[in-house]
Amino acid sequence: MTARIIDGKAFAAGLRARLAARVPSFVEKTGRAPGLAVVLVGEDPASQVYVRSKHKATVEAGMQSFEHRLPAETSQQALLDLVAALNADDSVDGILVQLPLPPHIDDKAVLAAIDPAKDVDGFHVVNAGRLAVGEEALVPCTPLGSLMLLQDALGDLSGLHAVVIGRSNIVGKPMAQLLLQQSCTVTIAHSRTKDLPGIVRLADIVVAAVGRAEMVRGDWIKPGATVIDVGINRVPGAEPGKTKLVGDCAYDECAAVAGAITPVPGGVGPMTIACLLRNTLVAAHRRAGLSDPEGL
Ligand SMILES: NC(=O)C1=CN([C@@H]2O[C@H](COP(=O)(O)OP(=O)(O)OC[C@H]3O[C@@H](n4cnc5c(N)ncnc54)[C@H](OP(=O)(O)O)[C@@H]3O)[C@@H](O)[C@H]2O)C=CC1
Ligand SMILES: Nc1nc(=O)c2c([nH]1)NC[C@@H]1CN(c3ccc(C(=O)N[C@@H](CCC(=O)O)C(=O)O)cc3)C=[N+]21
Ligand SMILES: [Mg+2]
Repeated sequence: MTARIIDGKAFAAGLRARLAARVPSFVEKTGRAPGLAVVLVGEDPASQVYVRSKHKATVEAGMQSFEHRLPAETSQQALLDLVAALNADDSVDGILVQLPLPPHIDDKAVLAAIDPAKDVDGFHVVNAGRLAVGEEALVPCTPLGSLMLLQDALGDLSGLHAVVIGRSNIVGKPMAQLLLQQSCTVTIAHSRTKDLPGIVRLADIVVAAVGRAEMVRGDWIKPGATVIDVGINRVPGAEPGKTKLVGDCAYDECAAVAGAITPVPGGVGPMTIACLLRNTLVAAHRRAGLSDPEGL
């Protein structure tokens, strides 16, 4: 079998177009465009690339983009002051503080300072708690985008066994919550899991969110399973001095066994950015007292 390639880049482009189509009616009703503030502390090159693509996608969707670039030596208090100002700014519907933050800053304190209504990353404990108990929440973008791809590929997920590899608060845990909400049987694997290959072989759906290049091998995959590869790992390329991106799954091996698989790049990554804009539009509607935009 050769897996169908799940084209996250194309799906994300479609979602961004649907979002852009909703912006004019929001502007008409409120007199302003939805606004997203992105805060970057320091000069990490990978973070700079992400922040630039978020800015471009935000503007292309007809939304307002506010970029705040602060030096690496910014104090935690100065960052908290900026978050407080963004919380108070009515033209800002979404606030994203790019992670990782420099080591002298406590991410938890910063995430806790963001108004949950503007927490478009869905990282605030209030949103994590709402997701866990099934209340209306802002849902983390990478798991949300991964779920959209799964539903597009498989339709109803109910009864399927999903194995999520990784238990971080930003990917693995919320991914497991979303799959549970869809009535999957969910197994969460992590670095202490015994016989990971044997567990993964049980899965109808595998979500790999580990951060280890090509860890998941083809012979771990049940024939026909759907593989969502969240991993983004930069490794040495074919030519010296060059690098390339690979996922957490050994793509060629897994694609030979799976029913469907996301590539890296071009899979989950573009969905993360599209879902950030989706959450910004949703947050803007809720803050303006409008009902949620439908069909997104
Ligand atoms: N495509 C996208 O948009 C995004 C991609 N990513 C990528 O997804 C990956 C995961 O990110 P994130 O969740 O933040 O990473 P973390 O490092 O926070 O979490 C990694 C998880 O993997 C587990 N793990 C580590 N080693 C093993 C192992 N050998 N076997 C089984 N489990 C293991 C860890 O277990 P334990 O808890 O026991 O330590 C942990 O739960 C990274 O490659 C990251 O770059 C992240 C965000 C967005
Ligand atoms: N507060 C916060 N929120 C985040 O959502 C967040 C973050 N911090 N810190 C870093 C991670 C990582 N992340 C990605 C977003 C897009 C791609 C993406 O578009 N990837 C492209 C490739 C891009 C490239 O070539 O480098 C793809 O997979 O096709 C990847 C990774 C968001 N993150
Ligand atoms: Mg830190």
